[in-house]
Amino acid sequence: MPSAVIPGTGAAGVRIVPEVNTVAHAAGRLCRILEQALGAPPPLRVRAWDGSTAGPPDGPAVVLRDRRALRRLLWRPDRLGLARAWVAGEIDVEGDLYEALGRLTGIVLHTGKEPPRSPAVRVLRALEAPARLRDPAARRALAEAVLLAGPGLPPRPPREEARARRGPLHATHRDRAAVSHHYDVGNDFYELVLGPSMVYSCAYWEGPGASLEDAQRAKLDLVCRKLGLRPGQRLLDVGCGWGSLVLHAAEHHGAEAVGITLSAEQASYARERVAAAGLAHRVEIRLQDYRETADGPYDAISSIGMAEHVGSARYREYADRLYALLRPGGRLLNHQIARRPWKDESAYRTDEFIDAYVFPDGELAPLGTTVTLLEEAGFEVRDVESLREHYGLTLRRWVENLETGWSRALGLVPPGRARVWRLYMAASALAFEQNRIGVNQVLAVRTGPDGASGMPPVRERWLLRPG
Ligand SMILES: C[S@@+](CC[C@H](N)C(=O)[O-])C[C@H]1O[C@@H](n2cnc3c(N)ncnc32)[C@H](O)[C@@H]1O
Repeated sequence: MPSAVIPGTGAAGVRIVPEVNTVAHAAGRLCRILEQALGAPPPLRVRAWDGSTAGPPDGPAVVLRDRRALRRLLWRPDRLGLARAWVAGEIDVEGDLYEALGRLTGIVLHTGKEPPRSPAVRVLRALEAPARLRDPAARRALAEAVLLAGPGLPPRPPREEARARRGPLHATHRDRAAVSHHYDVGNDFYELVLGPSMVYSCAYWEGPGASLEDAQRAKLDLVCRKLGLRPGQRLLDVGCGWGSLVLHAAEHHGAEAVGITLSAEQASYARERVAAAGLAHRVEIRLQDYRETADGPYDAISSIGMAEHVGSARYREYADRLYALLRPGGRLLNHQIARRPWKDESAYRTDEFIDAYVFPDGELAPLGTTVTLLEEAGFEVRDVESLREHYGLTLRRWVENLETGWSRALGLVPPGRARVWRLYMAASALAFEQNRIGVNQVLAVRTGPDGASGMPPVRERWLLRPG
């Protein structure tokens, strides 16, 4: 008699012995099995490789292209299992990806130990929940699913998954490897997604007709103005990406700028841009970790979309280092994605998909934690501006660029990588729009020994455009 073990969180998993007569008619049944296991129709259309369908007739559809997807999900009934099937191309979405993700929010966008919110989550959880398995219909359905999935282990994870990480979390060499995983994937691919501005952080949308390039230029300028940059001042841009901010600061505000990055591809691209702009005498790009930067004092420091890589264990060191690098009266602009605080912070877990495929070892902190740590380092926090809606708009443009250039993208990176970027950017757009994450510019000052901040007394004055 065939039998299968569904791996569970419990010590032994749950052994299911299916009835033999369900096996003979298994073809074309996956979606009915899914409905039985859910106890309800799925929240969006599902179509399986065996020709079966379930769920509402309209709207986007989740397509299970391959039996291997089922095997992955049965072995790994969580977001990582889903992510692997997605990256491998075994699961796809037809139609509007945002709408599909919205309907699947419970599965695709939630992590941690919150209670299940959607029927779709229930089926995944059911695989591990003995209570659900006491329902005979669900038991039968799951047993059939196990048979349909076929024997053997799930396929190996797609090669885009970050390999096992060596060394202590946020050790310098480990951070280099993590940064390389995300950023050293080809500058051509980033050009396709980000467009000519080559800025990989939230833009600033000042008007309805603005292009992505306009909005990124506006963001770079906003940062320079908040920092109060004047000709001849020294700016350090921590995590400079492809060099867009240091170039803007030198060109439009007369700054002497140093940009540091851990990505070799970014550094060489940024150096080429600097040389092409004729600014090599005023802009220096270094392949350097923030922990290795020791040539202060700087008049101003920007850190835009970089602190998400720092990690809570190292954040004090990061804040202390930036403080030490600034002159008294100098300003810091820390632009960083924030997650919402959890009532029980110990229950918080990083999203498995993001950790495995997108930003290995990346960590989001609540805004309050960031502000407190900056204050503890000695900074006076002067201003916090949320740009949450701006990030939703920015991400949608990046997704649009990728979708429009899809066939070109497939010539630049393997399909799995393009699929990772499409999913993570669309899911992140929704997360910002639905206020599950935010992004903030925190302006802070290292005050002088007498406590002077050097800041104009009213906000409008320090946002004035130069000239
Ligand atoms: C999301 S990108 C942002 C790039 C740029 N600021 C922008 O807005 O386009 C994050 C940057 O942080 C850099 N980074 C991450 N960890 C770093 C570290 N430990 N030291 C220096 N740079 C780091 C990466 O190399 C990358 O350039």
